[in-house]
Amino acid sequence: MKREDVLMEALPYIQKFHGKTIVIKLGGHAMVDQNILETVIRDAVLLRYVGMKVVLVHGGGPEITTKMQAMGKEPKFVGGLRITDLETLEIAQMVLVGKINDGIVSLIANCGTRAVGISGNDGNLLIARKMDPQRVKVGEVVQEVDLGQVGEIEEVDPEVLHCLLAQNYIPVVAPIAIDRQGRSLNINADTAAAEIAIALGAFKLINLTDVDGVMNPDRTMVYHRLTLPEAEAMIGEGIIAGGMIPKLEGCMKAVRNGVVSAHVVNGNREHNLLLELFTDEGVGTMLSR
Ligand SMILES: Nc1ncnc2c1ncn2[C@@H]1O[C@H](COP(=O)(O)OP(=O)(O)O)[C@@H](O)[C@H]1O
Ligand SMILES: CC(=O)N[C@@H](CCC(=O)OP(=O)(O)O)C(=O)O
Repeated sequence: MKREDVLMEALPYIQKFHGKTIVIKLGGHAMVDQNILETVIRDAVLLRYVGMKVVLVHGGGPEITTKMQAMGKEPKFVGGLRITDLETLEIAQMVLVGKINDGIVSLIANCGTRAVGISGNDGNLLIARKMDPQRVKVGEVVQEVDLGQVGEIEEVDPEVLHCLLAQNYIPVVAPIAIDRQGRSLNINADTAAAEIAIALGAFKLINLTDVDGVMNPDRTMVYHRLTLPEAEAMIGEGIIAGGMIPKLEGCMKAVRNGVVSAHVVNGNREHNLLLELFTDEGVGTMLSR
C-alpha cells in the first residue's frame, strides 16, 4: 500500500473518533519491553493530538509477582485474581502506584504532553468492597476461597477524570480502590478499566496485552470479531483461562453498558494500537453487540 493510501484509510476513523473518549488498558505483560512501551505511549499521545480523550489504566501483575517472589511469597491466583493478604496489598501498592504509574507519567512527559497519575483512591474514583469468597473446584470438590484484600467495584465517580480531561491532561490510573471505611483494595486492572470506560461513557475500551487477541483453545487462531453471545459461550466452554477471564468479562460488561466496542490487542507489537483503531481490518479481537 502507498503511504498516502495509509493516511486516506485512517482519515474517516480520525474524523469518527474526534472528541470521543477512549480507555486504554496497558497490561503488565504488554509493558515488559521498555522500547515497545515507549512506542505505545507515543501512540497514545498521538491519539490525544488527533482529538481523542485518552485515559490510561495500567496493570503490573508480572512485576508484583516478581516482588512477591523476591520476598519469599508464593503468588496464587483464582480466576485470574491474585490472592492478596495485607503484605501483598502493600507490595501491589508500591509496584502499581509508586513505580509503574509514575514511570508512565514520566514517559508521557517525555513525549511533550502532560499526564497526571492517580489511583482509584484519588477523588473516590473507584469505590469497592472486599470481594466475597470465590467458589473454586479442586478435583471434584468445590471449595470457597477468600481472596483477601481484593475489591469488587461498587461505584465509580469519574469526576476527577472529567476535570483532568477538561484541562487536557492524560489521566493515568493505577488499579487500587478505596472502600467505604477508607481502606485500600487490590483491583484487577482489566476490571478497573472496564468500569472506568462505562462510567465515562467511553466510545472504546482497548486492552493491550501479550497475545494477538482472544484465541482458540490450541492458540492457533485469533477471533477478529466477537459478539456478546459468542464471548459468553467461550467463557462457558472454558476456552478462556487465567488473565483472559477478567479481560473478556470486563470487555463484555463494557459493551453491555454502552461502550461501543471493546478490543483485545497485542501491545508487544509496535503500533498495534494505531493499526487496531485506524485500519479497516484491525489487528486484534473486537467485541461489540
Ligand atoms: N482463549 C485465550 N486467548 C488468548 N489468551 C488467553 C486465552 N485464555 C487464556 N489466555 C491467557 O491470557 C493471557 C493474558 O492475560 P494476562 O496474563 O492477565 O495479561 P495482562 O498482564 O496483559 O493483563 C495470555 O498471555 C494467555 O496466556
Ligand atoms: C486483584 C488482582 O488480581 N489485581 C492485580 C492488579 C494488577 C493487574 O491487574 O495487572 P495486569 O493487568 O498486568 O494483570 C494483581 O495483583 O496482579
